[in-house]
Amino acid sequence: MSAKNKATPIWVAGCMSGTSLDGVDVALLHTDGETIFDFGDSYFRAYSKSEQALLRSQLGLWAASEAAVELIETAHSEALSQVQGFEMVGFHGQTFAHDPQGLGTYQAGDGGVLAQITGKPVVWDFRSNDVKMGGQGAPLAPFFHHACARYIKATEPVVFLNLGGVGNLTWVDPLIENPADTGALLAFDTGPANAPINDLMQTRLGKSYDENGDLAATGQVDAALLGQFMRHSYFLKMPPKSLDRNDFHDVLAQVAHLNDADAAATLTAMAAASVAQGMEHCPRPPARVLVCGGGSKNATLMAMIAAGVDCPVVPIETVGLDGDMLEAQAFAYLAMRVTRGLPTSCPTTTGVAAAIGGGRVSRG
Ligand SMILES: Nc1ncnc2c1ncn2[C@@H]1O[C@H](COP(=O)(O)OP(=O)(O)OP(=O)(O)O)[C@@H](O)[C@H]1O
Ligand SMILES: CC(=O)N[C@H]1[C@@H]2OC[C@@H](O2)[C@@H](O)[C@@H]1O[C@H](C)C(=O)O
Repeated sequence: MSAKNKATPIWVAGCMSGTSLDGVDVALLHTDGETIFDFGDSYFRAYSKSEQALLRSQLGLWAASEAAVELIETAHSEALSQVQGFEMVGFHGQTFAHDPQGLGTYQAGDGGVLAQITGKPVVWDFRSNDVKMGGQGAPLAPFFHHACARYIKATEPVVFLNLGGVGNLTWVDPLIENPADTGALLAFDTGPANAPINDLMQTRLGKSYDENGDLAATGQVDAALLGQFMRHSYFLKMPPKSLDRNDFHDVLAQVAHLNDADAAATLTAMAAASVAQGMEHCPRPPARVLVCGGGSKNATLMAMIAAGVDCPVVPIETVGLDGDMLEAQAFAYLAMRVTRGLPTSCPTTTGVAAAIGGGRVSRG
């Protein structure tokens, strides 16, 4: 990247409330928007069961209720109050609906309100400009993944695999200095990851998720259903491509006749098979797959993914990064890029015609 437009690194607090609806992650990052200089404190503010139910009731809506928006803003300000020493905030908000080729993309929560509460500049609304310019608006973490690959001094292509509610994969060539340059990145959503498993656990057992994949480990995968799932048109699309949390919601109906363990095993196998299929798009084989997001703690899912991929699949902690906070850190990094007018997406990450930035800045 050009040396002529250098900036002084600052501490930025990135906030993410992801599609699994488990809570708000806040993480501090010391960055100039190009290089990661240091990682700082982080905090997780969980949503209570009733808060989760409120958020769940808003999925698919293009205008969330006042109560839901207030919950998102309050939860974020509570989370931010637990970390100190930041000069700016990157606020993703809560995605309730995502239809980039149709109605657009909707992240609830007003950055202006958070700016008032924190007294700091808040960068927010990261996705809508990309969608407006013809992109998918997601995934946006890939530019940060590129910075992470350089931070860990990777010398060979590497894949970052996020297993959140939805799965997303970024292939990075760390030897290309500028993430927006041709050949540096390829990124896309792989398919459903934890969302259907969580929904199954919630509706059948009143639990938030399948701890460690223990239930799935005791079940049998329904091979016919898995085969049917992999014939979904999403898997025929070439990347970049992105998903709404509930795009694959019908898989729950498909496993309705299976017992709990077989249903969990089959949904877990679907998540793993989507990753294996996604890996076929890698421009060159990566040296390894670094897994982040809560799904990295699901041993059954991790084993199924490893069985379907030709290179080592390891938790991102193996290289010293924090898989629980990577997305929050990503929005700290992207916030800094926004304030510097640097791009946050490019044709190979969101399908936008040319590398562009986005985001809005609200001042406290
Ligand atoms: N110990 C565990 N065992 C199994 N699964 C787990 C465990 N811990 C977390 N998870 C899963 O990971 C999910 C949280 O993942 P994460 O925080 O990465 O998602 P997110 O950021 O909300 O989603 P997205 O990346 O799609 O926005 C939980 O809802 C659960 O499904
Ligand atoms: C529209 C939206 O919020 N998408 C999320 C979701 O969660 C995972 C996957 O789907 C990814 O595309 C994205 O989040 C990450 C942080 C991203 O933009 O990189």
